Amino acid sequence: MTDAIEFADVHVRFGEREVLRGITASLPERRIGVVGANGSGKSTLARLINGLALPTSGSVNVLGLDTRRDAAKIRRGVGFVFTDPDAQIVMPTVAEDVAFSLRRKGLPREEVDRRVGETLARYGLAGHADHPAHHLSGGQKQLLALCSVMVLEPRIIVMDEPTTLLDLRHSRQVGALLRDLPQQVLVVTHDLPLLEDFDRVLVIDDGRVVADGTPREAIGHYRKLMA
Ligand SMILES: Nc1ncnc2c1ncn2[C@@H]1O[C@H](COP(=O)(O)OP(=O)(O)OP(=O)(O)O)[C@@H](O)[C@H]1O
Repeated sequence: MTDAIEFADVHVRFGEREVLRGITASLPERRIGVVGANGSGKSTLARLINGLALPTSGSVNVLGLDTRRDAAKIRRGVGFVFTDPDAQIVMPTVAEDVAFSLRRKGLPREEVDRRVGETLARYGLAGHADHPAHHLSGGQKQLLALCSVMVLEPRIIVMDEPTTLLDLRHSRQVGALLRDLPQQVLVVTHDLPLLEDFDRVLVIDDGRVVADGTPREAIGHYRKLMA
């Protein structure tokens, strides 16, 4: 089994509109960033990785499996952090929300409590464990969404704009956490400093990869594109 994410001539159409137009890329690096203009197809690209979106033609392989055939299996290995944290909150309190998916796995209560406690502490939410999740600030909800995915220790983590609601301190904190994570992470973002020390950055424009390289090269290209 390989941890590489493989796109092979992927096209995605929504009705008449072709949103991705022939994406081919093999992505074995540990930290991969995706940047591009609004509406260029970045979220669609991210959603392809765990089968939330399927290619109209071409194929996407993740963890050695085809997303068209094995989306359920792939989703167990790929954590997805959505842009809108409210969409991810499923339980009344912060700790219960983070515990939810661990409980569903049938883990013993002590292990659930330990892993939830550690994760909340790592993301600065330990003091909010018993607070109503919907009463958190926008940024705290974003951190909660991260906790709920991270606690499952997925093999691959896909994040769609994980720092949009975060203040400078918290977005730096997320950057530092990404640096230390052992898993492969793909992040779609408009937060260019977050990608500074990533291994590889792709620039998407109008459904195509128009630059692909080091953060310096790719972000330089993106800045010119946006000038
Ligand atoms: N399920 C869908 N049905 C129809 N159109 C869609 C669907 N999902 C995305 N689109 C369209 O595809 C295009 C690309 O959307 P996508 O969300 O992938 O862009 P993006 O690069 O992530 O944009 P942003 O930076 O604004 O989040 C947009 O025009 C969007 O309206």
